[in-house]
Amino acid sequence: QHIRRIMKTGHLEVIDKGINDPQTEADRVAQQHIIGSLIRQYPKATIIGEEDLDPNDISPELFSSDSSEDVLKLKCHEKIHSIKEEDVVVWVDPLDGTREFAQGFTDHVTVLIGFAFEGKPIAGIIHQPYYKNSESRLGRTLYGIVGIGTYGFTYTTPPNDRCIVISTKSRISQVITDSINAMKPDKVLHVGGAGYKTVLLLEGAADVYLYASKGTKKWDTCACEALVETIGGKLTDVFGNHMQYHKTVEHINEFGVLATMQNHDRYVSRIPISVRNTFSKI
Ligand SMILES: Nc1ncnc2c1ncn2[C@@H]1O[C@H](COP(=O)(O)O)[C@@H](OP(=O)(O)O)[C@H]1O
Ligand SMILES: [Mg+2]
Repeated sequence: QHIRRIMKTGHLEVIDKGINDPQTEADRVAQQHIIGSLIRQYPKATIIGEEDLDPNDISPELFSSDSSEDVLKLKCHEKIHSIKEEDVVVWVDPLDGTREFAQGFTDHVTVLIGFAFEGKPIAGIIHQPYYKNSESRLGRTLYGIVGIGTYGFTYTTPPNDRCIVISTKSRISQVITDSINAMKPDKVLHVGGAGYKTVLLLEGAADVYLYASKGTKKWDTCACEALVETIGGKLTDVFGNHMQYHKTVEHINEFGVLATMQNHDRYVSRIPISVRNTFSKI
């Protein structure tokens, strides 16, 4: 609701955090709303957000203590129940696809909240504030808990012999193009944001999410990995290794992103040596 409200004002107040890495007023307000509200309810959890903001410096109207009846009704198994609040790490991307948002591609915008325990994603939320772009409905929320299920969308297995690759819209380079071509794609889609790429994978509109470059961060991938893995897919780096989500981990994903719903190893093996060699890893 804050993202849509700020977009409507037409004053995005964009700041450059680095090359190709903008931050808008909507990123700032959405993060304060999410983290401020979570910290109040779960003070012992570790909560890490993309934007460098003081969570204590929040105006009271940004707090929310609402909870979802539907989520509270879900039956969790003992392993999840026994997790202590202080052992949970929450990775928050208040507005994924910021560049596309600032350019008016609002379909590409998502809000990502990933929950990790012992370094692994255990639950994830991907919210699309502009889903179907209706004025009356405030988007849609896809969420999942590993070992329990996914909600808010329906996954249908795509044809096994099809290869639609989805990759970055704003950060195309020779290495990105070479790696995509190596997947032998029938079609290539370029969209913004890790969240939106994952949504297209979850809906069966794409088969391989590939970004063969460092640059995404743990808040881009934690929620995405939780949802993908809950329905039997995989989200790893381009070498096929899982990212870690401990509170002390490096924020950056050094070795790119490769996510699929099926045939993951096949796609890992197609990454060419020339692309592998661009990463500082043997
Ligand atoms: N080289 C880079 N520098 C900064 N951020 C990068 C990056 N490569 C990827 N990202 C981040 O990864 C997310 C997905 O990128 P892309 O759309 O290009 O696939 C974006 O998240 P945000 O939009 O939340 O900043 C983007 O910032
Ligand atoms: Mg992001």
